[in-house]
Amino acid sequence: MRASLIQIAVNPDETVETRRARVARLVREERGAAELVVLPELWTTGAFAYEDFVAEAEPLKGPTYEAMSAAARDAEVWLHAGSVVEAAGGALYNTSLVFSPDGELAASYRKIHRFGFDKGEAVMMAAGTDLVTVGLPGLTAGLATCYDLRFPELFRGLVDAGAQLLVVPAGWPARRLGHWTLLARARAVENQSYVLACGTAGTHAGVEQAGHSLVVDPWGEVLAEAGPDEETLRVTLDPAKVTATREQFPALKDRVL
Ligand SMILES: O=C(O)CCC(=O)C(=O)O
Repeated sequence: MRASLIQIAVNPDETVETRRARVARLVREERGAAELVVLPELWTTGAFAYEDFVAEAEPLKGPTYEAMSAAARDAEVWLHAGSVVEAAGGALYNTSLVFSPDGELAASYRKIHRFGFDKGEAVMMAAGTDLVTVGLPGLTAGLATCYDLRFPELFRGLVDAGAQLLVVPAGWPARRLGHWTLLARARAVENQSYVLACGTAGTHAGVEQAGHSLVVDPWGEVLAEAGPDEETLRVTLDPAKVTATREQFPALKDRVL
């Protein structure tokens, strides 16, 4: 399966509407080049633009849903459209959306671990409760978002639910870049799964973003890594590599707890 990760630059000099249209064009450009396209966390507002969360919140089927559904259909790709600030039942959620190539919503995932300790997302957003997997061509994907990367038990749950590919949209800060690459590789190695970790570039709300989106194979090798700026990574994922890794080095079978 060919996959493209589009590392979007999120800067305050671009409006959300302009960025939404620009990202939809970037997705359409992957037509014929990929079966799966992945976008980062909260690329509309920026993951740290807390002051914009209420104003930019959308119902699940809001403007980002509509634009990304149409882009997936036009590009004929599975689209992990990153996440949006979802308004539902009087609460906000950091919700990821996955579309099938006919533009239908195949899965949505509300981020379980909210970032910010006693401020920002951690206090403004409600936590998701459900682990989510989705069947893609040849591989089952498990969904996680940004700060979730620090919680290995979530990923074990996804593997138990059948995941072979872990998709992690993020808005990870540059000052913790070392943790980002280390944790992405660790999640791949310990779960013998592909990891597609797609972050943002640019600087918003005064927080420089790490960029450095990366794709890690089930043996922990980095297949592709972006630089700090906006960039599209293109890789080919082989489902047989997951099976072979798990058969030849069956550590997952030795779990005791
Ligand atoms: O865990 C981190 O260092 C960054 C997490 C984060 O930025 C987020 O979840 O939005």
